[in-house]
Amino acid sequence: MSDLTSEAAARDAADELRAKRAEFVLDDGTVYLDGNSLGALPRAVPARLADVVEREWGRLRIRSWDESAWWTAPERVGDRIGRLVGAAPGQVVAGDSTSVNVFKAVVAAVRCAADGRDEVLVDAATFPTDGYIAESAARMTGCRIRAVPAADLADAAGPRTAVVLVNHVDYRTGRLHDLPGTTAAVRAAGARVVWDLCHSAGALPVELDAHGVDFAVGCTYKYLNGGPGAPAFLYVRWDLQPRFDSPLPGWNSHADPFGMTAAYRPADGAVRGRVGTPEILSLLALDAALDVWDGVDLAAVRAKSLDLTDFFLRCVAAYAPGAVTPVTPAAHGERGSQVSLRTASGEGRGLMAELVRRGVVGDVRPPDILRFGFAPLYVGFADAERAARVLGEVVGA
Ligand SMILES: Cc1ncc(COP(=O)(O)O)c(C=O)c1O
Ligand SMILES: Nc1c(O)cccc1C(=O)C[C@H](N)C(=O)O
Repeated sequence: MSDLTSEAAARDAADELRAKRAEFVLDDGTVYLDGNSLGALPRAVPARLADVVEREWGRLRIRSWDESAWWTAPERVGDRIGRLVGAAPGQVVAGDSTSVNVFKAVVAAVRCAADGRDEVLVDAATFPTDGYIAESAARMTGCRIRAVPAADLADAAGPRTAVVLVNHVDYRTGRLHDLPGTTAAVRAAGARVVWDLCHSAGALPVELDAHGVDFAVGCTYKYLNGGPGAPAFLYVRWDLQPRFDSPLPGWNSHADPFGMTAAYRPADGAVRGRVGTPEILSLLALDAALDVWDGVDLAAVRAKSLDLTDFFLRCVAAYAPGAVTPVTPAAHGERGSQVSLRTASGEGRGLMAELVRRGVVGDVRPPDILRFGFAPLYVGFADAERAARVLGEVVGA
């Protein structure tokens, strides 16, 4: 056994989250490092989903909106997500996609900005959908849009800025941006901030309330394991809710949806972020998936994530020297829960295809970034060691 193999075994044996892995459906022949794109399936989901389909839908039918509490599921599931992102109950609603929630949040933020604020700032390296939606939202609200590197957004926010849209963790590099500092600076400049938590929710403690974040959005199919196309979420800080003027005021956000009145009157609270009928099957699959988080301390998740990614980086340096360069920061304060490696050859797809063929599943962001996501609830140190060893074999180091 190599030193790294025995170190991995010792670390796995000492891992306090070790038992969580058994709560997921995983094929032990495969190292799954793509949970930053699609989280693994929690074991409890299929039976719960079968019950929702067969009993709640099949037998109770329309009665389930009340008797199975379908109608209030977006807020109930939202509160469960809230615990994982540091939001007190009543501020998070689950539903729609991240793209749609970006739209709601950015337009609503512009609508509650003071007169004369007509600038939308967007993280220059943003995941594309946020940039596309922000550009459209800016056009619709008469704002101009400016792309600024995430690290410079705090300084860039000024008297004309209405809203800043920024990713908490960069999807390509795995860089963690400064949420407390950027939020404080944007708010001090009199603007609002919208954080995209797609790559941080369930990966590290976020603490939205503690840092005074205005709005946040995120998906639930990555580290929250909600399943493909699982509903996203929207956080609107409690004191902004009375001013949250949704650009998509569907009937589910009405104060009296079954009054069916012609005039729109927004509901109070997080419900105001809803639009149309909730996607009950995927919402309740997500609800069941969130059970794996019961009793889990996000600080322990973060500690393991950093240990895992540190260890993986050491293994990569040992097994594949010179073949790849980490683009994920070494500093813990600047790292999410993924490791991105730039290939020396400039080629990514072929390399990743070979890794996948050999049982190591990551993904590629073209042309030359190999991404490896470390979901601390089910990835272990032996996985990290094996992934790096196979990478070394593939690059012929
Ligand atoms: C940072 C970020 N924002 C948004 C999205 C996608 O949004 P949607 O759920 O609308 O597809 C992703 C991933 O797909 C993402 O990584
Ligand atoms: N949402 C995805 C999908 O529907 C298909 C494939 C991948 C995704 C992703 O989530 C990609 C991911 N946001 C990324 O960081 O690149």
